[in-house]
Amino acid sequence: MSVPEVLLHRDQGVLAEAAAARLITRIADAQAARGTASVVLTGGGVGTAVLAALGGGAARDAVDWGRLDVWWGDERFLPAGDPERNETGAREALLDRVPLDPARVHPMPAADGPDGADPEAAASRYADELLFAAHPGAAPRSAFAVPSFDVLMLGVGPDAHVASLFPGMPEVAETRRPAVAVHDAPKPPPTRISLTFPVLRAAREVWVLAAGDSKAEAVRLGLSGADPVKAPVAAARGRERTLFLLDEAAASHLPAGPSPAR
Ligand SMILES: O=C1O[C@H](COP(=O)(O)O)[C@@H](O)[C@H](O)[C@H]1O
Repeated sequence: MSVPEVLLHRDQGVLAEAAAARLITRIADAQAARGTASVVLTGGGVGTAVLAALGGGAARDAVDWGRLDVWWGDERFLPAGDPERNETGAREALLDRVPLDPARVHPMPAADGPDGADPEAAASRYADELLFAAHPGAAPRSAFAVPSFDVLMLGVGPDAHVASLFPGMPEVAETRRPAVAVHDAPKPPPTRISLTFPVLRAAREVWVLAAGDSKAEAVRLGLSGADPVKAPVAAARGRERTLFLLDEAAASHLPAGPSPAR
């Protein structure tokens, strides 16, 4: 597992632009190397700002959007189109503005989707979709297998949650299922679906995105060997690379280091 690297930016605006530029490069590199690329999106303020920066910039034309798979790390279990769904924000910021192949866009099921208001069934459906993408044609649930995502982005909450894996909740320690239903989440809405750590950590690159004072302590915990049950962000690591993309405020509890990239 990779050792995290910290990349500092002046404020959330610069951070979003820099992460968007980096994402374009990673997608283009992966497409050049393997023909396709895959990214996992996060909800939240910075994650959506990165997508908006990407969608609003001319560099977006450097990507072959038809050869990109888009997944989500977590979702609020609400009806399709609900403004609180992470999917809704991502579509508005970017996905509706670029020529993606709809078959390669993999939103987590909505609460009015094929499984109705059953988040366990919805999480299981998403697990099957991951398995199929990893091994097309395999029998569902024949093995724990997930795609090797190129970039997986994670926002972080002030409580140090990532995706919908919250401190002290059992989903943090889940190792058998790639996607789970989450009930009674401390941040609304209470019912969610989340990828679990074995999947998050299977990504080639994991990028933790954080801006603002309220995230500073969570970021410190994420980089200081904290217990992941108490601070899930501490387990956010990629196989090849882990980046903590921060603004100065989010980095304010870290030991002093080099000047930020501006
Ligand atoms: O609820 C969620 O929160 C986190 C962090 O969001 P932020 O607005 O505080 O940056 C996000 O990463 C996650 O995807 C989302 O469901």
